[in-house]
Amino acid sequence: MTEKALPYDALLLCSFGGPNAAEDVIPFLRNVTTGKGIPEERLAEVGQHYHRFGGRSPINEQNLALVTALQEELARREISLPVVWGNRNWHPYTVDTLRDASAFGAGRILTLVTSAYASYSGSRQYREHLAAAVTELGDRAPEIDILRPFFNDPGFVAANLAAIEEAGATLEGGIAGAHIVYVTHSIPDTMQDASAVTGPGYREQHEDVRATLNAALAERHGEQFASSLAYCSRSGNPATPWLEPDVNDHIEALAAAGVTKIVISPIGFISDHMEVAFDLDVEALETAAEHGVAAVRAGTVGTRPEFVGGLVDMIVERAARERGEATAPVTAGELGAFPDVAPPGSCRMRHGEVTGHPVLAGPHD
Ligand SMILES: CC1=C(CCC(=O)O)c2cc3nc(cc4[nH]c(cc5[nH]c(cc1n2)c(C)c5CCC(=O)O)c(CCC(=O)O)c4C)C(CCC(=O)O)=C3C
Ligand SMILES: [Fe+2]
Repeated sequence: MTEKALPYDALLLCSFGGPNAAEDVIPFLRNVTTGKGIPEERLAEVGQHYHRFGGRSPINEQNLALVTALQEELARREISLPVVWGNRNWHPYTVDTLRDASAFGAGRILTLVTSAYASYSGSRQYREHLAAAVTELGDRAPEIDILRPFFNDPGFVAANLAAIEEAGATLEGGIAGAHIVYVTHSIPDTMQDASAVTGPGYREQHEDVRATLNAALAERHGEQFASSLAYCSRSGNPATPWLEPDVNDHIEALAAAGVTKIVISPIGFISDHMEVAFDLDVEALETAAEHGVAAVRAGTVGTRPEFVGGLVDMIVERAARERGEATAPVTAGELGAFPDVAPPGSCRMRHGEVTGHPVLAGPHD
């Protein structure tokens, strides 16, 4: 075993969490939405999405599969670093996982949040959550660092490319002539604006990935692919502006413009959780079928070896930097590596208000 992960004693995979059974659905949704002004009707509707799958989100087993894949890749490279898992909104909660890790002697932990892109929801909210866990644990709290956003990690991009090609190959005539619809989670315009204050914003991060993937597809298939970025899963007050176009409206518009085949690439999500399993596989594919568009949904990066290998590269690189060694982060696209520590003032707004909660890895800004 090598010391390549020092100074870290463990890796925490920190995710959203999801219900495991029908009776978990309402308490889970309460955890997610407390204080967020989401209308009752929207909650009832989202509850139905979960009940359609027996009240069980696939997200927990997908995170466990990622934990296993990371453990296997670390072991293959003979890197000694235990991997543990904790969530923001459902068991196992981060605070409980950190308490255990601390009891087993972990003094310094590197955290991988399961969101590839930086915004309030994907970055600052996790940092607030980790700060609250540290406060709760008091002097038993380990020291916690967070891995930078990985949207432009070459492994993440390569895994998405492979998934698009696999899906495209199943269309009649293959991927040739397909329009690639890249999809991510919609966020309020105010959250988008706040994500762009200290660096490239949420939308711009996705546009960078789209450009990289489209260039790679053109090079590999000798053809320029038409493409676009669309959004799913909007919630909140319908009067509040969120990023558009909605993927369903967009597919309808593409059909009206004469597009007959599409590949839907969910670059905003790392596994086939509820947003993918319902909002894309049920709703968006239904919309495409209604409008006579041949559509296929590309896989998420999941536990693809390119993705998992890229994450382990990032972990090793961060550990080396913390040991004071010189490193040269490798990224795809034009935006470069995001800083290890989120800049003060980044991603402050949720829905037009500054939350003012303490955050980890930065001043209370
Ligand atoms: C950017 C983003 C990601 C991607 C980054 C990341 O992966 O973190 C993401 C992921 C996820 N979102 C998830 C679930 C939910 N998100 C909700 C609500 C919201 N999401 C938002 C944004 C995001 N969400 C926002 C701005 C809201 C409005 C309320 C608020 O300001 O926070 C609601 C409430 C009901 C509703 O309104 O839909 C639910 C149930 C699950 C679990 C799925 C499963 O169980 O399989 C996952 C992975
Ligand atoms: Fe969400």
